[in-house]
Amino acid sequence: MTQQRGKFITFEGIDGAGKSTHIAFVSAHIQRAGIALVSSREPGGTPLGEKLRDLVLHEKMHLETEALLMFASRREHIAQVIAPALASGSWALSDRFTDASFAYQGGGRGLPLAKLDALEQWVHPDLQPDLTFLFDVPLDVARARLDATRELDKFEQEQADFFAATRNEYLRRAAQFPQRFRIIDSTRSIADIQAELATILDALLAA
Ligand SMILES: Nc1ncnc2c1ncn2[C@@H]1O[C@H](COP(=O)(O)OP(=O)(O)O)[C@@H](O)[C@H]1O
Ligand SMILES: Cc1cn([C@H]2C[C@H](O)[C@@H](COP(=O)(O)OP(=O)(O)O)O2)c(=O)[nH]c1=O
Repeated sequence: MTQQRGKFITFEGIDGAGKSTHIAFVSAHIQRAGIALVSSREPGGTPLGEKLRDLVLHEKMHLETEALLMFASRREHIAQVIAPALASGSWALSDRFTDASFAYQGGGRGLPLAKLDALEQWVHPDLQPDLTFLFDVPLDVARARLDATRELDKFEQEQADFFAATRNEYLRRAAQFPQRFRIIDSTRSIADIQAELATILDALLAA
């Protein structure tokens, strides 16, 4: 019998939308169903990717360099982690993927989307997430949550208009690919959000 391919789930949203809060819940929910999974992040997810992450989150660089490093990290992540996991029947969870490059480098920074389309076609022509959770909140809510928690990286220090454009590009991608995106209204309580996540995951587990 051939091994059934695992499912690929990605987590997206502007900084402070609550993405990190819910990844552990999703991971535990899937594992309770007896399914093996790997969980990793972008930029990062491999030893080389983590080095690229450190550079890209803290150094000033040309916008196209930034986009290329995001996709370089992604290429390695797919090769080392995501593709082998899916091929072995494990599920793969990624804290951000290519939608983040469209949202941040495209929407936020203004890199022409055609360049991102070209990179996406180059780096993963045959791979798309089966499910993408987009944690969505108004900017002021995200900002208030971030300020309460941690030291801000290069992206988190951006101004409101950057995040407005980032959020708009996420919502445009969600409208473009409605079959894989689920927009999660993250202004609600964590418990309410997790009830919705469980319903969505149960449908995928049953599929
Ligand atoms: N639905 C929610 N209601 C209230 N606070 C939340 C909610 N979701 C997340 N938080 C809090 O907001 C902060 C940022 O959340 P986090 O998950 O780290 O965001 P992200 O990973 O999207 O940047 C954390 O302190 C977290 O506990
Ligand atoms: C994957 C990816 C992330 N990013 C940005 C978004 C985030 O601000 C930052 C790191 O993401 P993230 O891991 O969500 O940050 P944190 O752990 O602090 O919550 O990288 C891009 O700009 N483009 C990309 O392609």
